[in-house]
Amino acid sequence: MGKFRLSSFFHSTSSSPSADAEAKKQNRQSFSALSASFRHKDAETNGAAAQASKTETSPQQSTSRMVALARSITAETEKLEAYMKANNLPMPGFDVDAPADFPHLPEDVQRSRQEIIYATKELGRLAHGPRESVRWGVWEFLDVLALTAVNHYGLAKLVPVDSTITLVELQTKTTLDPINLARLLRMAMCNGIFREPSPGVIAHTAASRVLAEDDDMKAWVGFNGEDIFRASGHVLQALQAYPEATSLTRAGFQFAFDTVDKEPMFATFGKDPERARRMGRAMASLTGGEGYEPSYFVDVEKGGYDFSDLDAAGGTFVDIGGSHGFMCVDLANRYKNMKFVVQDLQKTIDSAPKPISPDPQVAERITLLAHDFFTEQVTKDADVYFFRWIIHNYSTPYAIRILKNLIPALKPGARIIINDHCLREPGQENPWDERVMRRMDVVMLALLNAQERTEAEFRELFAAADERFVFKGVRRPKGCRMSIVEAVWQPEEVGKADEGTSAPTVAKARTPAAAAGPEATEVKPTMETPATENGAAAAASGEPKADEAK
Ligand SMILES: C[S@@+](CC[C@H](N)C(=O)[O-])C[C@H]1O[C@@H](n2cnc3c(N)ncnc32)[C@H](O)[C@@H]1O
Repeated sequence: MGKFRLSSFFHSTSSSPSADAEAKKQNRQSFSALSASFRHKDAETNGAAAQASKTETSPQQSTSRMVALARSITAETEKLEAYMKANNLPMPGFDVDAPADFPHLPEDVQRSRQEIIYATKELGRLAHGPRESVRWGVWEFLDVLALTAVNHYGLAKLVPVDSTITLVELQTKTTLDPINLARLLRMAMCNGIFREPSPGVIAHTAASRVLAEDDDMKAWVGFNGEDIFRASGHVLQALQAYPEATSLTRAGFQFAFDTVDKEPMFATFGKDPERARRMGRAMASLTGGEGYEPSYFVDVEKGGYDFSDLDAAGGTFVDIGGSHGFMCVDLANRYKNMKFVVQDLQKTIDSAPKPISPDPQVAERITLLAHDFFTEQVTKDADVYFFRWIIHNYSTPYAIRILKNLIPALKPGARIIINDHCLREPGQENPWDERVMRRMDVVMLALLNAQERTEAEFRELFAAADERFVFKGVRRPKGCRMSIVEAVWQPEEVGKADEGTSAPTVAKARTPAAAAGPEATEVKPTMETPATENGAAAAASGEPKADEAK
């Protein structure tokens, strides 16, 4: 996909006043044109969507943009509905017995669905107008508050699924007083959560029913509404106090929960099993969902990583922070000769299922090993060192430390594979995925002072850890939000240009220390990153007690 050049979009080369005025007009078009730029690329087979995106969008013609969007919405909705009818599928709805999920849709129908979602959003913004969009956009936290309260008080389980309950009766089952119960419920109803078929009578919708029946979703709402929401509310305070935003003990989370300079989030959760469990379930709900399935890495047919060469050679794959080893089990089911080591903190290793697989041929090739990735790597001479959902949990100084800890174990040619989000330039992602990934990036800031990374930032990360890591690039299986980032340990290659690229790209340095190079990014045992018993700068890891954190 070609790079979108912001500079040509936003900067005028003319100095004449009329040209400047024209340039300003052009700049005002940028946002709709940005989203259109995605649709041009990815919606080529999507006739109506492409039609909408081709529509000229000068401010004077905003009516035609609105109409184009409306037409696109109609056309894509008709496509979606035709598919549902042709396959005897129930129509989408929020009635209590409507299905909570869409079935797996073919690619073109799924694209229609996405187009409806972001075209309706854009049309809504146009209809609100800029000022009112800003005014009411900032009130969206109140939607989160209402949903969080509904979830916290377990209201969904108190309302019968197949009948109704009066507010008066519902109130007797909660500690909320009548006024607060009614106002929070009615706020949630504005978003399709519960309904009030007649005054004072409450009934489920399909959305509130999800909260009654899906405990992982309950955990997702709880973790987001009670941990991330609170942490986010303190991000500005954290940034004002510590603008470099790299420490695990100085994020919004610590300001929210009064643990600044005391402990990382993982340690806080480690002391509170209920909260840790909630986070674990919330993450299971997210990462088991659409676009995150492990099969995107394992199945070569879906664009996953092909380990046939390693399998033929009986190579070794180390999953660092591999939790209970589910990735290794899936890989071992596919590759019958490779060996696997799952490394995690002691507590996680102890709680892994035993045997790890019912198939002895699989189980005997997987070793579970307690290892803290903030200490020197103990599994020497493996072929692959794999990090999934690990590096994005850490700001650059810590991530560099994790990579450096591999070095004593590495043989020439060893591959380091990171499986994380990889951010693209703004406007290159479909708007749905862009929103999810940008939000995740900010969640990482709020909880851990960590970040999602761009390709250039991954490249810089490896370069800062050691110049003998040769960056191989980033690949993303179609339909998956996670990318496969790879570097190879090539001590003999020092001084040569890295493979597949003309010159190292200079990334926007989010951390001055990272840009300054490995020495500057050394994690020293300090109050922020206290030393552990064995002398490693390991407490930066989020502490061994944090092992359930995802
Ligand atoms: C976000 S989860 C990722 C788990 C798994 N890789 C996956 O893809 O779902 C982070 C994992 O890192 C582990 N972890 C946290 N700190 C660690 C450390 N210092 N050393 C080793 N593992 C650690 C946690 O126990 C957890 O299993």
